[in-house]
Amino acid sequence: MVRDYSAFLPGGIPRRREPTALESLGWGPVFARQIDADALTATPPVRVVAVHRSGLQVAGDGIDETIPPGPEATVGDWLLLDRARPRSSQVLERKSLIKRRAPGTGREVQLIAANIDTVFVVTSCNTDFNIARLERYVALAFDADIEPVIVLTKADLAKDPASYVTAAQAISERVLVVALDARGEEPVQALADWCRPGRTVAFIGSSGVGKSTLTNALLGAQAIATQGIREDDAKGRHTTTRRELHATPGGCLVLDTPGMRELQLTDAAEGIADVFEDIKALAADCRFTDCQHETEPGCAVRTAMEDGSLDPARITRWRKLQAEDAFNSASLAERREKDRAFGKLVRSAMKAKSDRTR
Ligand SMILES: Nc1nc2c(ncn2[C@@H]2O[C@H](COP(=O)(O)OP(=O)(O)OP(=O)(O)O)[C@@H](O)[C@H]2O)c(=O)[nH]1
Ligand SMILES: [Zn+2]
Repeated sequence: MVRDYSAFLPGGIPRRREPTALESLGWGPVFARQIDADALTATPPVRVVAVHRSGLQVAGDGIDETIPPGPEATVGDWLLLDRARPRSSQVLERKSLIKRRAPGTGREVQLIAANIDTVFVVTSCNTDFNIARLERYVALAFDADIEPVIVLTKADLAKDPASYVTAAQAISERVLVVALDARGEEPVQALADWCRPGRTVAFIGSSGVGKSTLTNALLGAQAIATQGIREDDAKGRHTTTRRELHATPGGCLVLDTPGMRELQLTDAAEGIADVFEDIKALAADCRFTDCQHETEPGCAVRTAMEDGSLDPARITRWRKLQAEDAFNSASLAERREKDRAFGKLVRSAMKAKSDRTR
């Protein structure tokens, strides 16, 4: 058989066409499928590239403007821009959505970012490394329908970076782990598989693990612009206040949002189940289908713990994560119920009023 290797020779690869303005912003078939040609002209698609207090900064084909807050949208969202009534612009169905429990006691759900393809879960090869936190972030990514990749920074400072990689790899078979020095050129090479043109990536992790360093590494020369927007908070610390998408020289979009630092799970049961699918697989062999893996006879999970094939600490972390999620989600459900009841009350009061005035 004669093989044609010409595509592998210099000049043999057909030049890919340049991406369109929308493709450069991450546009693709998932979104195109949602609209017809008429809608495309009447209400051009725009991506929310930044969220400011004054509104949403949107970009599209020849469009770059700020529209007033109104659409239930977050950074990364695609809108069909209604020029006459920008507040009523339609939000296109998302590929993925990161949400969290809002800080404070209200337990509202806050939209953090939409249409992210890969989330880099960042921690360092030092005391920041915490399996429970990594599991939480991975669960969050799974639940949001985003591919997580664990990035271990400060490998250059660690005596034994490989031990961190091994520990991180044990979280889930479905997650790749990369250890690197976030400074310099290394991230561009090490993360190239995920940072492809038209893809959107984000970094998540605690303060000081190197998220800004990684972002700047990917952005290259444009990094200066992002560094300028650091402000002092009330306590005099430097905090990241930006919340926007930046394009890398290679055409990948990088999201930078302070909301990605600490995330409480809410409504993330499926994501948790995905991370702990090893436990689920074991539980399928328990004698009782509703086994709590505590004192029940014929418990396969306990057997695995006893013979050393399952780390008991992993079970504890799984339970804690489930409890946290259940607590946050239950409150949310109660809240929705209350809202419904209140809406009903208002409607019946209005009806009573209109009946009286008739
Ligand atoms: N030696 C070494 N230093 C690193 C590495 N990654 C980050 N640093 C340093 O760690 C410090 C914190 O890094 P940042 O990138 O600001 O961390 P961050 O995650 O963005 O922090 P916040 O903005 O507070 O969330 C900086 O001084 C970096 O230069 C690394 O891989 N190796
Ligand atoms: Zn059991």
